[in-house]
Amino acid sequence: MPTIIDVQDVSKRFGNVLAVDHCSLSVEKGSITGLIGPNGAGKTTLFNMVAGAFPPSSGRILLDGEDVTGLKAHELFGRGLLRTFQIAQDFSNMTAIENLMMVPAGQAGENLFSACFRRGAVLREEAEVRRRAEEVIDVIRLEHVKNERAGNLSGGQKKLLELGRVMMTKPRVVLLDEIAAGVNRTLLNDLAAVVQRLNREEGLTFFVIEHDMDLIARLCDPVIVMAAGSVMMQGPMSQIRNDPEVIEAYFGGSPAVEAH
Ligand SMILES: Nc1ncnc2c1ncn2[C@@H]1O[C@H](COP(=O)(O)OP(=O)(O)OP(=O)(O)O)[C@@H](O)[C@H]1O
Repeated sequence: MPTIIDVQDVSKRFGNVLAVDHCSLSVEKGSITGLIGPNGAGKTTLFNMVAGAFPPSSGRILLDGEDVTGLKAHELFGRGLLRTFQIAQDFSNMTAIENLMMVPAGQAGENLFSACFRRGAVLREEAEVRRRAEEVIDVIRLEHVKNERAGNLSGGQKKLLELGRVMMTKPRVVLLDEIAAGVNRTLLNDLAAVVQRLNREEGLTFFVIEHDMDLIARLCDPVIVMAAGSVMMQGPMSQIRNDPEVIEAYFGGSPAVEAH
């Protein structure tokens, strides 16, 4: 399968800590790829660079074959890469359904000129957006709270709403931070099902940081293991779970990151 994210020899230094150390990895189009590793392994730092939060100290990041190293999050969004779960504070006063309706990229109403000169088209598009939002709210199983303020939803419901926003924007690749954190089992099953559905039915690629190994085993193939800032191993979870080196990295008490 072709590669969609290609991390080439990327490093990130914070003072004397080498958080990511000449790391190379790739994510295949159409996969749900997991990223695991002990605390301090460099997963979040790597994600931050891929998502455009800050640039690497060295190395290159390609998106669909194009060099996107150092591009900002909004520029990457324009190229179809989106990171979640980080619900925007600004939207917490809006209802769940309004949150979905805010999202569509290229919505004609966003453009002042088209708003003035193509009012009919804008209205048609708004109706289309509402129709899609109603469809999405059903898929993410938040129909019963669609008129609640997003700020009042539970942690798991907020994550479902975020996935709904993903469905509205139709990106090509989604970076997910910790699906399971703070989410009860029932909602977690819903979340996993929505991720799988988006992957299978809409062809979205997911790159997922997760500490819940059962969830990783259920959702992700392949799984990439990071330790001390670079990739230690990659493969299906069944293989990774039993690998002595991986077990040692998690439980062996070896220092996760060495200052260089
Ligand atoms: N902004 C920063 N300034 C200084 N050091 C940092 C910064 N961000 C991360 N680090 C250090 O870089 C190393 C890697 O951290 P990172 O958060 O990427 O690991 P992680 O694998 O995501 O860990 P966890 O699973 O605990 O979230 C750690 O030693 C961390 O203390």
